[in-house]
Amino acid sequence: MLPFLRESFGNPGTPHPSVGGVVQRAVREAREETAQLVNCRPNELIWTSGATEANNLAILGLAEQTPEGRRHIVTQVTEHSAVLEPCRHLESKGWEVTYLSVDELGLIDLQQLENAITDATSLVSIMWGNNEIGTIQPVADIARLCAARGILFHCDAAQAVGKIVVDLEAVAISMLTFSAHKLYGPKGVGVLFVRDLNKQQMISPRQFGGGQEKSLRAGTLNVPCIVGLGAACKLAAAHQQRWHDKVVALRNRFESILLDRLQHISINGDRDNRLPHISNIAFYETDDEGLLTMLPEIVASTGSACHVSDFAPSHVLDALPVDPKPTECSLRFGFGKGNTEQETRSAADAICRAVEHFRASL
Ligand SMILES: Cc1ncc(COP(=O)(O)O)c(C=O)c1O
Repeated sequence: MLPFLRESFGNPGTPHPSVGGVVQRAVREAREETAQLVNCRPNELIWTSGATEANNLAILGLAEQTPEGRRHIVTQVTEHSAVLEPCRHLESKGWEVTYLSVDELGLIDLQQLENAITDATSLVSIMWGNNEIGTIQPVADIARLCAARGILFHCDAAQAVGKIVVDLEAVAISMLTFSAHKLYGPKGVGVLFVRDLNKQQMISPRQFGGGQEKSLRAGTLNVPCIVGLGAACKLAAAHQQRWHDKVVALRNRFESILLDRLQHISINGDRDNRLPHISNIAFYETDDEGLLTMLPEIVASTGSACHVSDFAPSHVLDALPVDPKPTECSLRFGFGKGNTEQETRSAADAICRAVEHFRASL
């Protein structure tokens, strides 16, 4: 990224070969690296400022050109707010939105999805893996079902890309979104994949101007961040499996220490079918906010880290049909390639002591 912050200030839109050329090449290369990670064509990608913008462009951009009789979307209750909020916005404009419920593991029911689809349905939007509990949805089955019914399928893969295999050749997703900062890239850049972008007009733009990104997302490109996203994708493509295995081993070690030492705890989400980096644990007979304040050395969270108010009760945990509800007593831990075994053990130890202390004080 540094050369594009320090020396190469050219605008990729400029026709001047020595000013624009180097920048154009860098953006082209980043597009190829990004496309390679998810196995799509470079010209199917639109740069955005992140997954929020990409989700909004996918959902609202599609809505803009959907005819009157097809104003129905199917999504799920545990989506990120970057999908739920555009859907709610459309509801306020007269659209109908079906929010599928999830089971105790956080999974949607395919039969329920099939039943929810009507002649008016234009879009199904279901995320790849949940950002709070990590549950991975059966995206290949959802894609097949949508294709068979002639309905577009949008998938928020912000938490999945770079962590597990996301292969757009293998899975017939119509639109997919992700963000650089979830795969060790810079914040403030992301991407929207639109299948066969050159052949069909699936979406309308949300912002208008200089015609960048095939006129679907006008504005001068954020070149340093785009270059950073490309580099992050290239590294992820090369090291994903190794990072995955390391992170899973650390997370499993962490969870086994907690499960061995503490009573009345449970792992939220689908333990066997989870994103590698997420561990969301209910510590019954404690309080999530209280525990967090007892653990200042640990960067954990009670809900979605992307929310402005971090202490908002989690709509994801609240949606799980389990008794007792884990909503007020759960913490979400994230693991990354830079974490160590030592950190994992000392974090688990500090958490055990905090939980025991909390319970003893009741
Ligand atoms: C599943 C999911 N979707 C969307 C977003 C929003 O992404 P961004 O911060 O790039 O706008 C996030 C952020 O954490 C996320 O986890």
